[in-house]
Amino acid sequence: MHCRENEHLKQDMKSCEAQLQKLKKQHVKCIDCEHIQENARLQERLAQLQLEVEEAKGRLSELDLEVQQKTNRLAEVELRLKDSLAEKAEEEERLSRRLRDSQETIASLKAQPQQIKYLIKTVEVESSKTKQALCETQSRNQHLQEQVEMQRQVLKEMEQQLQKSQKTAAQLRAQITLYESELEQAHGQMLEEMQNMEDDKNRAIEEAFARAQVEMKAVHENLAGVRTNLLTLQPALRTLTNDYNSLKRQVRDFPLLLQEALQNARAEIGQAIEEVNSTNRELLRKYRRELQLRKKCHNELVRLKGNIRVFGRVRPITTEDGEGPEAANSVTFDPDDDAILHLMHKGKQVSFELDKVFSPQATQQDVFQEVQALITSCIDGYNVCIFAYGQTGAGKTYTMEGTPENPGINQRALQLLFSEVQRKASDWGYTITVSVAEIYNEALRDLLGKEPQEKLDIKLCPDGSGQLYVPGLTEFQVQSVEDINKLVITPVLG
Ligand SMILES: Nc1ncnc2c1ncn2[C@@H]1O[C@H](COP(=O)(O)OP(=O)(O)OP(=O)(O)O)[C@@H](O)[C@H]1O
Repeated sequence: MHCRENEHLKQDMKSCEAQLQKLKKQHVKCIDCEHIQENARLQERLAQLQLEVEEAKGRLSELDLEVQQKTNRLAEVELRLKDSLAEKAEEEERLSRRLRDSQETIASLKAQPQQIKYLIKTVEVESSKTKQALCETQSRNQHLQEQVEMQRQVLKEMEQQLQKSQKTAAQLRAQITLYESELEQAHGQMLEEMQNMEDDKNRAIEEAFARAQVEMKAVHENLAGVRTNLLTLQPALRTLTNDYNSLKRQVRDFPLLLQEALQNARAEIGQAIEEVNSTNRELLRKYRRELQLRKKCHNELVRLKGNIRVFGRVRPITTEDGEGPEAANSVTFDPDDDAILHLMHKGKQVSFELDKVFSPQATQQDVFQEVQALITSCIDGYNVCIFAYGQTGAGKTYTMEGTPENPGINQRALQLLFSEVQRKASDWGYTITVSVAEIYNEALRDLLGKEPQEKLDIKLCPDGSGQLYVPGLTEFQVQSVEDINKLVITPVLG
């Protein structure tokens, strides 16, 4: 019966699966995956239950086979038992018959005295034999009864096993019924799910249809808008087409226009280059004229100020000069002319005329200002010489070198020289070298040379320029004031 129900359920399930496939195909766009997952889960459960049912069926058929075998064996044993019992009954019957016969014989013989005694004896002898046979028969009977008892025991065990098997079979049947009810429930759930899915599908289709209608409406509206736009765009399109045609013409004519523009540009560039060249020529001409003018100005300056200029500087009185009237300054200045210096000598006033006289109040900068034009002349290519002379303690070193806080002519001249060279560096290249020589007691010595004690000569330049030069005088190329100070101050003054 269960097999038939299972078959029926299988057919139902197959039809459900077919219907499910169909629904899946129809419901491909269905977004709700929960039902599909539930369905898959139920199908999985169904397959599992079917597997369990198949297993239970297998086990049941095995048990049925076992019961059948045991029943057969039981029937065999019962048959054998019956045979034994029949045999035993027959034997008993036979022995009791003989016993009865013997007793009857004994009774009849007891009635016949003499002869009978012998007979009795015989009978007694026979009776003992019979008794022995009876005993044997009884012992055999006992043995058969034991066998029967054993067979009954076996039968009882087999019956117990049969009961156990029947119990297991009943349990399995109950399990099968349970599985079948679960199967039925799963089938019901599946049907319900399918119904839900069908409902969802219909609902989704309706919604999609409604949405499609709305979208269709919107598309229609857009289409109407696009049509209107198209109508308004047509004139613009015509204008664009015209523009495009004119552009096409322009593009076609572009190489010619480009060539023409290039020719014009080349001509303009050539003209500009020509103009720049002529401007350069003009500038060069002006520069040369400027140089000549500068040279003329310098010559004029030299002529006006004199090729050799002499300045006097009167230093202030220091504590080293002592105190009192002896320490007073013996020079006086002319209030109207800064080139006159008066000196009292043996009670008489002697006056000197110099290019300029600096009072004790004159600063280092005041003195340098008077000579700084010579640095520009030096850069322009003139030979320049600034030197100080005077008696010991007159202030030569102070004026020329000064102090680190208040530098003199040398340091200020070098600062100006390098700053001017730096300023002109983009247009001119200058090389500055340093040599230091000492003339003492008619002897010339190279103070930067390796042998400062070696005496050198002064010679005329062989180029006929009339310039003097010292062969072998050491020269150092320098880039800054610091370079010079490192070279000169340390070895010469230090
Ligand atoms: N214009 C000045 N203002 C202030 N102090 C000065 C001035 N001139 C010179 N002196 C000071 O006078 C002193 C002598 O000056 P300095 O050493 O320059 O003389 P000098 O002529 O070089 O002497 P020498 O020939 O012996 O070397 C120094 O102490 C110096 O500082």
